[in-house]
Amino acid sequence: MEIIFYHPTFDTPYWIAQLSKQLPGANVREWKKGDNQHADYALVWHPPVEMLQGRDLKAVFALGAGVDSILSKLKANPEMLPESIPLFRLEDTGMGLQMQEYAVSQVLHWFRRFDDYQAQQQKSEWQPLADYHREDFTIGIMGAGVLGGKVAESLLAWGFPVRCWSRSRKTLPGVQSFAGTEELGDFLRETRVLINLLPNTAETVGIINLNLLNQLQDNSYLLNLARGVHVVEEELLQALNNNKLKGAMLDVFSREPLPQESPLWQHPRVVMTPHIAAVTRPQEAIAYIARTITGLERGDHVSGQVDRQRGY
Ligand SMILES: NC(=O)C1=CN([C@@H]2O[C@H](COP(=O)(O)OP(=O)(O)OC[C@H]3O[C@@H](n4cnc5c(N)ncnc54)[C@H](OP(=O)(O)O)[C@@H]3O)[C@@H](O)[C@H]2O)C=CC1
Ligand SMILES: O=C(O)C(=O)CO
Repeated sequence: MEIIFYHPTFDTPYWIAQLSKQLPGANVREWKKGDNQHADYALVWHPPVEMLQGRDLKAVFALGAGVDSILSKLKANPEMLPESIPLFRLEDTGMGLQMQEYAVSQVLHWFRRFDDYQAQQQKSEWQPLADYHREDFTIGIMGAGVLGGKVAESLLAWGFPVRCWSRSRKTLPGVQSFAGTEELGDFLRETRVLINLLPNTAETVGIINLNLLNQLQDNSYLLNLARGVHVVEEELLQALNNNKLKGAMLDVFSREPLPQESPLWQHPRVVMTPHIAAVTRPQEAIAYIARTITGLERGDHVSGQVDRQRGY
């Protein structure tokens, strides 16, 4: 079995060594420009079109959870990957725990009013504030898939009321499920902390706009862990400045790195990280890919295949 690997920043020799170990009999090689030799599987992140185009592959694996970048490249170059070749993505592989850490730490930060105490400290002000109550701190998670489900579980464990919104109805124990555009308004109405874990698709671009933010509870918070294009950044600033939103924590931006001139950098109630909410953990990802390839070779049903029509 021949496997080609391409990632612009990963430690390629490590990946090749580990994949070879877990898939004995496979010949794993780094794809380099000009390599047109046969391959059965391709493991990729931001692949050059020529890496995939015209190949008789059994499957392609995206080396991350989101497949928006590869799908948008495919839109411009449909011949890069015919529909008959399945595209897989990473399901959790250690990202769920990272998302849980991120979400729990920030929700607790807001819930215990550490943002207010930080602002007071700037003014050398010693002033205990009234407690917030969990019943006024409903967490609403947009996107109840692999990562949204994990985040829901972790916040439930801290006693917060948790609800989720997705295309299809969910049955996550203890989580109130809302489904489809017709239930979005009801989902938002009680939400105090909105956490975004949607995929980037034609339907979700720009979904977090002023109209949506205005439907949240007053003094709400936004945690964007998914993609920058979900948020209309000027409208987010409006919602912060008119105090509909009390704070926002953003891991992702419509342009990355965030341009120096963006007002988000300096906003006193915005905190940010540089797209690190959950990164691909090589050990878990390699084990997952090896397991999936072994399953495919045996003809088993395996999970993780992207529905290209849905866009995730
Ligand atoms: N910041 C970071 O570091 C990282 C960000 N991400 C982002 O997180 C995203 C989510 O990952 P993951 O949980 O694995 O993805 P999944 O595909 O498992 O989950 C996606 C969820 O979104 C829901 N959804 C999709 N479209 C709509 C829509 N139009 N309306 C309502 N709900 C919708 C799906 O609904 P249904 O279940 O009904 O299909 C599903 O519940 C990734 O696409 C990626 O962009 C991922 C990793 C790291
Ligand atoms: O896996 C993804 O989709 C990511 O955004 C990794 O940071």
